[in-house]
Amino acid sequence: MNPMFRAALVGNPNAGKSALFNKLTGARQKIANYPGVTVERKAGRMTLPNGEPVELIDLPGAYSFDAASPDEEVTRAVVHGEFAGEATPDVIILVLDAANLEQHLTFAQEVIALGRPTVVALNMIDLAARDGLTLDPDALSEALGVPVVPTVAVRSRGLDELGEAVTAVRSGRAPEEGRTTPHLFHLSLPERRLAAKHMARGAILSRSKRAVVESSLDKVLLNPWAGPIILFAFLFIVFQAVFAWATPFADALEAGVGAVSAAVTGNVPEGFFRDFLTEGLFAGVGAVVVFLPQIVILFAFILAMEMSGYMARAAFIMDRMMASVGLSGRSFIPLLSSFACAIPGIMATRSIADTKDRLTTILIAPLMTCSARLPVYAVVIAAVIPNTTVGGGVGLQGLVLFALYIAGILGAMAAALVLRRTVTKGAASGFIMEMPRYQMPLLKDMAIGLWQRAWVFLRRAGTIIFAATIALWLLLTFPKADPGESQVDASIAGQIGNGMAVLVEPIGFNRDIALSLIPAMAAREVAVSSLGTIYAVEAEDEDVVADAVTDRIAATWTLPTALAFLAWFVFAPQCLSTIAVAKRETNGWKWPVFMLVYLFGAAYVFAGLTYWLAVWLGL
Ligand SMILES: Nc1nc2c(ncn2[C@@H]2O[C@H](COP(=O)(O)OP(=O)(O)OP(=O)(O)O)[C@@H](O)[C@H]2O)c(=O)[nH]1
Ligand SMILES: [Mg+2]
Repeated sequence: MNPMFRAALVGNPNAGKSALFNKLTGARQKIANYPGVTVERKAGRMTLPNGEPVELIDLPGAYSFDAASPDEEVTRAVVHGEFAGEATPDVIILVLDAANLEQHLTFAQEVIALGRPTVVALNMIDLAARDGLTLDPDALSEALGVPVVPTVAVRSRGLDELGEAVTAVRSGRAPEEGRTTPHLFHLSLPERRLAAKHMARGAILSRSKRAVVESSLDKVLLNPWAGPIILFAFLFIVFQAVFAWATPFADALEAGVGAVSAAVTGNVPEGFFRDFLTEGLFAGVGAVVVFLPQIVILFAFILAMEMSGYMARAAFIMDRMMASVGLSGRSFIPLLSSFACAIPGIMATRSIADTKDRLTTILIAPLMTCSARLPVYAVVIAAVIPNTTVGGGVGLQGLVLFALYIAGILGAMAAALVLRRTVTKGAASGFIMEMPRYQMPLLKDMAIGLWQRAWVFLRRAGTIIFAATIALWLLLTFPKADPGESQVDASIAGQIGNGMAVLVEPIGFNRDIALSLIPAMAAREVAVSSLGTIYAVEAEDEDVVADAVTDRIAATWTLPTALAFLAWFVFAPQCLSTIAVAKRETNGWKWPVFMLVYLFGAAYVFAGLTYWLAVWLGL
């Protein structure tokens, strides 16, 4: 048997390469309706219709082989066989967006000019049809000199035909084999653009009246006045929903955790193991897990934005505001992704060509409110902000949450402004990004996406959050307190906490907060699980339930302290994985260390300011 041969998916951004990759290999690569989603090379295995296995490689989208950004460079290197430890792919699957042919044909010519076995997947023909285009794949095949297979990646249409075409070019049975397309070689970019125009015209059989919905939608959503208002209103609704819709589910989960904890208390004999379960597992990790509904709702909105095509519009709307702080709309998508998590956000900066733009974006990405902060914010808000409505039906808790997100954004803007004038000095680069077409999010994709995010959250709870919480619990459990003495004060952790407290007293933090901040370096949610565990260890009675954290915060923290704690988490870079990714993406320790220092500095200053302002206001 031959060694497994390799095929690579190449094409412009947002052509549907990853969607094809997922369908062909069964993988679950991220796909979303904006350019620049894939930033790394990913390999998977597909089986051709004749049963032969193929290693399929998904690549970042590119506009040309003159790589401008780090993600395009990956594509260039893989295709040219310069990627470390990899030979050139045997077959290139060139993915084109049928509804954007002219644009995609420019890079297509560059790919075909490599003269390698190539098959074109004429993807998104469903969208072309929606736009009123009827295409002629044969004419396109004739013009390009390679086989052209119409596909609809998201509906698995044309995949077998694509596989057969791959087999054919591979084994040299394709009619095009041996035929060169000399007219495609040695063209300059303007010549390629012109040729693309002609080819696109030749491939379009008929063009009925183009759907007008899209352009009229854009007239409203991209309007300089209405656009930002709609975006802002949309985000406002998101954060109201995170609180309002999640409540019944969160309450049910909380009750569930409480019931299980109570059952354990009743059935497991008193001792070390029972304490581990009730204080560490249920009161600690359980306190984080109950925020699953909030996380799922937040992600539902983010996914809908990504799938519908509104994400790229939001970037466009924000471009002007970003420019005023020295960034471009290009940074917006990495920053918006950071609302989920700064790690993919920082990775997404690979699509930014300008190195200083990119570095600035990496440095401010942790200021976007990632989903790990949600449990921290939610627990404190639930404890100290009354669950009432203001101004005729606006939930106060949701409003405070929204304000915290805005604080993060403003913090990031301010940081960008300062950085762009100091350490990452330079002019803002221009912003060009094509608008993807609007698409109705597919329910099934939505469900899969949500399940993946929920699973990531639960896995975190079961691994890093669990480990950090249990480590703290052990330090809180030993040495045992004498009768009448507080267990927390007597423990190793308590002694460390009391030492730390001196540092954070000026900004209004108590010992319990000081204690929770150390394990929370592993992940922000650990602040919540740690507080849960600290209060459970401290509690006299045995039946500790998950909502004890909220009650204890409400009972023992002053409002200024709670507000200072929230302010701290707007800035604090408490996530080792983010630091590690920043190190990888900037190739060294310099910038991650800088990031740690400036963010901790800002956290301390702003928590302090918040505390003293609140005290002064008499809150
Ligand atoms: N209607 C329709 N949508 C598609 C088709 N193929 C992909 N999509 C959608 O188009 C968007 C882009 O798909 P991706 O697979 O992420 O595109 P990509 O080429 O990998 O993009 P980059 O990673 O940014 O280079 C997603 O929202 C997909 O759901 C198709 O054939 N028809
Ligand atoms: Mg992709």
